[in-house]
Amino acid sequence: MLCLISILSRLKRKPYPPGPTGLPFIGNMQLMDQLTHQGLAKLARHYGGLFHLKMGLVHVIVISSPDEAREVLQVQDIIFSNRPASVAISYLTYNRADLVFSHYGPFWRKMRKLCVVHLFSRKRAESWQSVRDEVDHILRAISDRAGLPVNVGELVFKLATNITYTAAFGSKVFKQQDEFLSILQEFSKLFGAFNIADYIPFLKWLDPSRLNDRLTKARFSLDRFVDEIIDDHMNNAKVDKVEEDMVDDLLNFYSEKPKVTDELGALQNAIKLTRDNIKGIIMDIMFGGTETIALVIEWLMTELLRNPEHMKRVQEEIADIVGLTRQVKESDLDKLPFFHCCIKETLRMHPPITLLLHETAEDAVINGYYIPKQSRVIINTWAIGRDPNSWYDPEMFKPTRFFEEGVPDFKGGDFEFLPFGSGRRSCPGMVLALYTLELCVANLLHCFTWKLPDGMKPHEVSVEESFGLTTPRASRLIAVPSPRLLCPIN
Ligand code: HEM
Repeated sequence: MLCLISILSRLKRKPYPPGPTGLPFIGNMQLMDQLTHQGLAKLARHYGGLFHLKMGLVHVIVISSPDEAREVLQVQDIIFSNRPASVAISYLTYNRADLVFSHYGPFWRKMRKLCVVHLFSRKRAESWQSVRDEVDHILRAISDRAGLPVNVGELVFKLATNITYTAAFGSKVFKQQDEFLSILQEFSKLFGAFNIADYIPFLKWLDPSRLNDRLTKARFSLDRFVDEIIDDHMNNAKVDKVEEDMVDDLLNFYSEKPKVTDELGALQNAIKLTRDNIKGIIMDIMFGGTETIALVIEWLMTELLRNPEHMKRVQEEIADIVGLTRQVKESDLDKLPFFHCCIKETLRMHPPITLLLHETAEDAVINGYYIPKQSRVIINTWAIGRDPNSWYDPEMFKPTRFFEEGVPDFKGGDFEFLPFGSGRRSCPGMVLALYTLELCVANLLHCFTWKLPDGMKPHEVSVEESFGLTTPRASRLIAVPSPRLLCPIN
């Protein structure tokens, strides 16, 4: 009888979106290596802006066009705002105790408010002496290597890590940074590791991909590291508010702290964080805020070195506003329209997070197709940013397109351009990220003239990408700086 009901309901149900035919039981798992932004973009050319894959027992829905992205991120966003989490992610985020991987709901709402209002505001960013200090530090380091080839990718990665690390933990624990970086690297490998149990969940107890030991060790290392920092911050509360880092801020909401009655009290008493929440948010910031910023800077420098006329124009624009006798300050940033076009064009062609990962909270229907509850939904922002129906010459770096009227922007509800996502799960760190990357990159461009090494021609600069959770260049960018200012870097 049950069998009959199941067959009848299947017959009544709308069809799944189009997609490649799967094999019994494993479905489309033979296409596993196509789950990159480029592989999925290729499949979308064949199956359309909305297609379906079955990976083991898991339904995967891939969105590659603005109309379907609007459906998922705006029209039916409440259904599509959960996050999928692999076995590794669930374990390493203390069972989704963080913001990035928490499901949509009351807990997520509180965490999000805390991040947007307290941790990631522009006011907070501007008070981050660490951004200015680290920019100065890196400019001095480049100055010392003037005339010699510099590994731009490595340099900006270090810059972004130093900024985020100091903002999170304060400068006092800087000496332990290498230990923390190696913990992050292991986390990153485990986040990306293939685990058959993610697709055939009932195999989980067998640990078929032999990851459990590594997961336990990685989480133990993080616990030891962050617990020490939390205890240290609790025992040495800062008197001066300006010196407070993110851990100080988060500790105001720590559940083991007594209730407070001052003006912040209402929010503090409403949001109570456990140690696991604090660790989870710290990991979100370190992962969300480091590589993303570094990648955008490296890709922007890549595109400008490939297009010397744009490099010249942006440097002249900055020099006209700032002059050649000082570095760029925060107050200069709003006066640089072409510079902002270059940043937008880089985000269009090279969004650091190419695949947004969501999950359905219940059954849904899009364009007459059935999307089952708990489907993984992948929104390919890379494919959308290069869609020829939305962008002319999509493969060309043309910053001036953003001067044209009606061109999509990433800050509004334009679904043709989604480097920070859109809607409920969009990036809460956008303001902070833009502030940091604008200040860094404007100074790199203003303080130095950049040339290619060994007589390399602009068109020879590689734009090959490597694949992972983010999309870095396949090889690091090398360039030769020489001083441009009429004064020394201070
Ligand atoms: C250029 C830099 C950055 C880019 C391009 C970027 C992009 C994104 C994208 C595409 C998402 C996912 C949107 C979705 O799933 O629909 C996201 C989420 C998130 N980002 Fe960023 N991000 C950047 C920097 C930052 C920074 C600096 C922080 C924090 C300091 C941050 C914190 C987060 C968090 C916590 C989330 C999860 C939000 C949620 O699930 O509710 N990001 N970001």
